Amino acid sequence: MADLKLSETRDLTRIERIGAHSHIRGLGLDSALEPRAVSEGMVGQTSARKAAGIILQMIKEGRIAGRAVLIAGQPGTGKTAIAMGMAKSLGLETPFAMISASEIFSLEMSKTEALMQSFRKAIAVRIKEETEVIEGEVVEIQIDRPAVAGAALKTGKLTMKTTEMEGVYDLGAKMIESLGKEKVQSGDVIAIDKPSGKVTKLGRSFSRSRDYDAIGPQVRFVQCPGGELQKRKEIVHCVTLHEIDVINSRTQGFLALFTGDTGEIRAEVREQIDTKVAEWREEGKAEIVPGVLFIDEVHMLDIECFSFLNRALENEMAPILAVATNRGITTIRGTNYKSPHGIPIDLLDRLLIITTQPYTKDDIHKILDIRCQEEDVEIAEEAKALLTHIGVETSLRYAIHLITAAALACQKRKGKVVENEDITRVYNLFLDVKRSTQYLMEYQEQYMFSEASIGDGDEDGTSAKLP
Ligand SMILES: Nc1ncnc2c1ncn2[C@@H]1O[C@H](COP(=O)(O)OP(=O)(O)OP(=O)(O)O)[C@@H](O)[C@H]1O
Repeated sequence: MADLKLSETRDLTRIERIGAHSHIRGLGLDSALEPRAVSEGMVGQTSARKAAGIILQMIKEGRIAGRAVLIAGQPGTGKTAIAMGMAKSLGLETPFAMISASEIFSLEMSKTEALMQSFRKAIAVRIKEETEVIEGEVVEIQIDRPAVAGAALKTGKLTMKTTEMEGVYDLGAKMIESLGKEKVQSGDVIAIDKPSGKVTKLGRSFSRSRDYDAIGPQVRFVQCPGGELQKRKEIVHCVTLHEIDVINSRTQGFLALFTGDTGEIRAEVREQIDTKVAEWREEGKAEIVPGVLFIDEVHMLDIECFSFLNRALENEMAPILAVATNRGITTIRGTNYKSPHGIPIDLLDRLLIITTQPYTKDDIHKILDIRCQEEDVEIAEEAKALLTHIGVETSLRYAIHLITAAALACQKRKGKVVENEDITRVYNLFLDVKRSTQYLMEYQEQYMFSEASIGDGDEDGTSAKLP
């Protein structure tokens, strides 16, 4: 473990999803952390957004570890939306890991291992490295052909310049190959990492912009660099502890990050990594960036997981933990005890609680308006009012779901703008929870194993109570 393997895998952890929350671009707060009425896709829910903003500030300052927040509220009141808003407001360098509690119950690894991996996905390490680079515009590449083919290794010369100086470097076979692979030609601005010999093409020099007729649209023009050809540069890698764990724990290394097939990581590997990272911190080579771990539907965790969380929050490298639930007073999984939100009191006591409130008609109207824009659906004012009414009477989620369906109905009748008739059509095609329950009540004898009173054991919390 003398050298930990690191790699730039940032792209893997930040995949933007298009879906229920794609319209959320932040928390919609101003610089004084006051919520704007409608901003960054966020509507209403002002006190919860403001509270989330304060938490965000704590995270950005980066010195607080092991705090936890609970976002509690009725179904569809924007708990996940607020968490997404927090994620979007954090810079790219602060990790945000998001899981739904039920995801940790898998056959491949224990629940606590899955939780541990999620925790470590939410902690990043910024590692600073100084390296020598040669950076400049290529003036000429000259490759000496050996007299007899294959008789000797290729050699050559590379002439590079900055705005102030010019230098000639001898090329060995390896460098010739790297330059060839990158298709480097004179007029390109390149950087060569001296220790590894890695060649990076930065673009084409502006001075050559008129030389070529056949320059494709992808060509990036850059200025010829100034100053010395050879420079010391500070390079910052930002990786999560989980990525370091995976890369160091298996023979297939980082490929496991693509497949998600990471398996269990041995405790010794983690210990060694933690020791190494602590060493780097002492030497000033690395910094810890605690991020956010968001666990949605947290009531799905069981008592073992809750005690794990209690302990994990005490670690000095713990991220900020945000959890959300729509449950009231209910049984803690794995016990016969009831507790608020299905969370044990000792953990609950550590949480700062943010509550979300049901939406007003006006809020629902604005959210539906934003969703129509997001889904690129043109809708008549009257139809939007009808959809808002449906949202108030049923649920915001149901109304949001009807948007695309109504747009398809509109397309089918060759219309351009969604009208009342399209909304009515899809309203009759797709039932909401209330109507579906009514139907069940009417025809329950014809269903199998039907019992008149549905218990409180439903897992998504959306079922309406029967009379
Ligand atoms: N304040 C808001 N501004 C804009 N969109 C919102 C807002 N609140 C909720 N939404 C949108 O409404 C839908 C439902 O909200 P969300 O999924 O966040 O609810 P939830 O409280 O997490 O519900 P559940 O308890 O059922 O998980 C989502 O598409 C979400 O993006």
